[in-house]
Parts: sequence; C-alpha cells; structure tokens
Amino acid sequence: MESLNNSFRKLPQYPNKVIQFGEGNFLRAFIDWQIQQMNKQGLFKGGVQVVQPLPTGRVKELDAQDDLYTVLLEGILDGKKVQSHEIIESINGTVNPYTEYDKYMALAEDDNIEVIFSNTTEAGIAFDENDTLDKIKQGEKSSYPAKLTALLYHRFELGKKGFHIIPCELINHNGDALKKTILQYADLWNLGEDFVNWINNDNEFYSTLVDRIVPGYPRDRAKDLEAEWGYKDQNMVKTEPFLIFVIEGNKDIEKVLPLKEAGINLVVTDDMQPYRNRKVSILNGPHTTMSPIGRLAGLETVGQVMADRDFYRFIDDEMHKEIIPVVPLPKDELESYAKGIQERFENPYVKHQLSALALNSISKYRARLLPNYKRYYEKYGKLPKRMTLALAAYLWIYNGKSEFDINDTADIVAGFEKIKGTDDYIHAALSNPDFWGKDLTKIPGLEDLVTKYYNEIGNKGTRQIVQEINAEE
Ligand SMILES: NC(=O)c1ccc[n+]([C@@H]2O[C@H](COP(=O)([O-])OP(=O)(O)OC[C@H]3O[C@@H](n4cnc5c(N)ncnc54)[C@H](O)[C@@H]3O)[C@@H](O)[C@H]2O)c1
Ligand SMILES: O=P(O)(O)OC[C@@H](O)[C@@H](O)[C@H](O)[C@H](O)CO
Repeated sequence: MESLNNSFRKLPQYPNKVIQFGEGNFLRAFIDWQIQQMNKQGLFKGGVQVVQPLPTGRVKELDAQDDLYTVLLEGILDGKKVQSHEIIESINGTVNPYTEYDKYMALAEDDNIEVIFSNTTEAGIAFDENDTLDKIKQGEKSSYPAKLTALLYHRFELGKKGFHIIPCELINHNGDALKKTILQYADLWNLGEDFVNWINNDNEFYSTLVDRIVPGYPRDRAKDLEAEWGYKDQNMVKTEPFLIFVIEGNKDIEKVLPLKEAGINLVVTDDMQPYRNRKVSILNGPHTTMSPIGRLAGLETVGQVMADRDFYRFIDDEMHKEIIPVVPLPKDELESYAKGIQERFENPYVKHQLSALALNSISKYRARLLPNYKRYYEKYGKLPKRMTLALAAYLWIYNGKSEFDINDTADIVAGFEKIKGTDDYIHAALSNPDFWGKDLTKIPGLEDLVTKYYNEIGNKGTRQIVQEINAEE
C-alpha cells in the first residue's frame, strides 16, 4: 500500500498565505482543517507553511507524505452521528528553523503571507533572556516568541507590511501575552524604537479561545482505517466534529479569514472573556470534578462516567445546580452550551482518560472550579457539595491514599511532600495559599465538610457518597 503523496491532491496548490508555528495534532485538526474547508469552497485560496517550534518534531514525517494527512471526524453533533474522513491539503510545506535558517527567513520576504497562527502548548509563549538573534541563526534552541521576533525583525527591515498574529495557546489573553514577549525581546536585543512602532502599528495581535477535543492518532484502529482507505497515513488525526473558534479583535479579520462564510463556528468579538468563562466552567470544571471521584470508584474514561447512572446524575447536577446558576452569563446560553458538552462527553468514539485529565490537578481545581465555588457560597450562603467532594478526593489522592501517581508541578509536589501523612494534613493543605491562591479554611464550614468527605472516602468510597448526594436534592 502506498503512503499519501501529491498524487492524492484534488485542490490547486494555492500560494502561501499562512505561517503556522506548531505541527501538533490540535493545529492540524483545527486550523488546517478549517483552511481546507475555506479552500474547498474557493473562499481563501491560500496554503500554510508549518514551522516546527522545537528542535525535534514531526515535520519530517509530514514531508514524507508531501504534507498530506487525513482528519477523521467522529462524534455526535446536534444529536446526529458524524463519522467521516478527509485528506487535508492545506499545508504547502514545512520549515525546521533550527536547520533551515535561510528558508525560515524567506517566509518574512513572502508578500502573500498575511496570517500567523500558533499553538506551542501553554509552555510555548515564554521569554528566555539567554536567547539571541545570533543563536537563532546558528540553529540553537530558542523560544517560540524569540524565533517569531527574529522573523518579524527581518520583515520590518525589508519595509514590508505586518501580519495578523493569532495565537491559539490555551492561556488567557494569549495575543497580549505573545505581543508583550515580542516587545521584551525587542528591548533585550536593542532592536530600536522604529521596530517597536512597527510591531505596535503594522501588526494586529488577537487573543483567542479554541475549543475542539482532538484525541490525535487513532492507534488502536489505524491499520484498519488504512486498509479501508487504501493508503498509508502515519499522520492521521482524529477529532470530534464540534469546534468553536473565538477571536477577540478587529472584525476585519472575518474578511481576511472567511471562515464564517465557509460555515465554520467562528465568533469575532471585542471581549472573549465570557466565552472563556463558559468553557472553563462548564467543560473543564466537570472534567476536573469527575477525574478524582470517578477514578476512585474504578472508572477510567469520561465516557464511562457519562454511561454510569450515579455519576451521570452527579455531574449533571453539578453543571445545572452548582455551576450554571453562578456563572455570570445569560442562563439560556449556558444551558445550550451544557447540552452540547454532555453530547461531547458521551462521544462513543473518544476514549478520554480520566488519568489524562489529572495532570496538574491542583492548578486546574484552582482555575476551573474555585471561582464558581466562591460565587456559589456568596450567592447561597452554603457550600457546593459536589465541588467539595472533588476537593476532598484530590486531598485523598495527594496524601498518597490511592494507587494513582501524582502528576503535578515540582512546587506543588514539594508542598504536599512536606505535609503528607501528618495529623494536621487536611488543615495544612487547605490553608496553603500556594495551592489555592488563598487560605480555603477561611470559607466557613469548608474544612469540616472536606474532612467529613475525606473520612467517608476511606470508609465507604466515592460511589456511595455520590449516591447519597444524588438522593439529597
Ligand atoms: N488535543 C486537544 O483536545 C486540545 C484541545 C484544545 C487545546 N489543546 C491544547 O493544544 C496544545 C497542543 O496540543 P496537541 O494535541 O496539538 O499536542 P501535540 O503534542 O500534538 O503538539 C504539541 C505542539 O507544541 C509544540 N511544543 C510543545 N512544547 C513546546 C514548547 N515548550 N515551546 C514551543 N513549542 C512547544 C510541539 O513542537 C508541537 O508542535 C496543548 O497545550 C493542549 O492543551 C488541545
Ligand atoms: O488539556 P487539559 O489537560 O488542560 O484539560 C483537559 C480537558 O479539559 C481539555 O483538554 C478539553 O478537552 C479541551 O480543552 C477541549 O477544547
């Protein structure tokens, strides 16, 4: 069987219009998939040059297939089953900036290129004072913003127009963060006031919120899929059909990227914060609750939680009784988003591991549940039981009471090591502002309820507690 190659292309090879930092699963199933939808309808007529942000990566594998790969859409959308696949032809070529410096700089010289996308994970938008222009030229390791600054500086020196710069990293105000880091490099490297003015006036930075669950390479079924499709594809990527792309900034971006016209769920707004709050509260919040409670009851995936009568009810109640009433957004919008989330959690084609959700649990609890916990207490003068049980379950796991590994940042792990196994463990954990941003024992009744649930986890297990909470209201 032959691998994907140029003979599989059906669309014309369009000129480069986009630079994309990152060759990961998410961008290929999100940005490049959307560009394919525009190109198929003759709305964009542009291709992508993919820049590999780290010295090691997947651009060689992409090139081995002439940059073609398959996106597999599987899930339920608006109550209907979706199962389809498509060869994505959006990528024109790739650049490894560590070994192809001149080719990388040539991207700055291309007048057709208007847009820069990136997703370099939450760790990617970073400043390193040891980065220099010379190191980048020599192919030494440097941060993504350092490499981008080098590219922008070359473009500026050529007297060319700037770009629309649209980062997709899942950090709040990602556009502002990227711009700030570029300006830090401009200062560190003494690139001059004119360059700073060009960054500020000739380039448009956008903040975004991206949402699509992309499990990636379908390892368990890849061979069968290849046999069915009649070609080999080491870069296939599986995604759910749902997506939302929220861009904060100038509406003109809709003309540059006619995504709406292509039927894509794009929202251009002057304030993306409500969309972020909605997603973090209703999608990531219940993920953060179900992970410890479900795992302690022997469940392994989000799908299993949703298929389990006790746990489905518990998560449904958390969404509708503890979260939605306190998120400061219109209730009907939240309810309709929550309906979609349940469909997405129940996706029979996605096996989303509860253990994968557990990475960096403490900061996730703090960012995804605690704000609504506080709002709930302020609004009702009582404690949200389901979120409290999740907190007790995390304390149980972080005290080494389960067989689960702790995957958290070094400072959190060290903080728990100091108090693990002590008589005062629960109080010490809850009162440490390094974990939660504040002393949680100051919330009246919280310590008592966490202690009650913590002890019950040992005595009767999370399933029985879940059943009891379900029966209460
Ligand atoms: N997969 C999903 O369902 C999903 C959904 C929404 C958002 N996200 C987020 O998107 C990001 C990427 O996910 P993915 O599934 O594409 O992962 P992936 O492992 O397939 O790709 C990761 C990409 O990030 C780059 N990268 C990693 N660390 C970096 C660093 N320190 N500096 C610069 N670049 C770096 C890699 O080179 C690669 O291009 C993650 O942060 C994830 O939280 C993922
Ligand atoms: O990727 P994480 O570990 O930050 O969070 C786990 C999930 O909540 C997350 O991946 C969602 O599935 C994703 O944010 C959907 O867009």
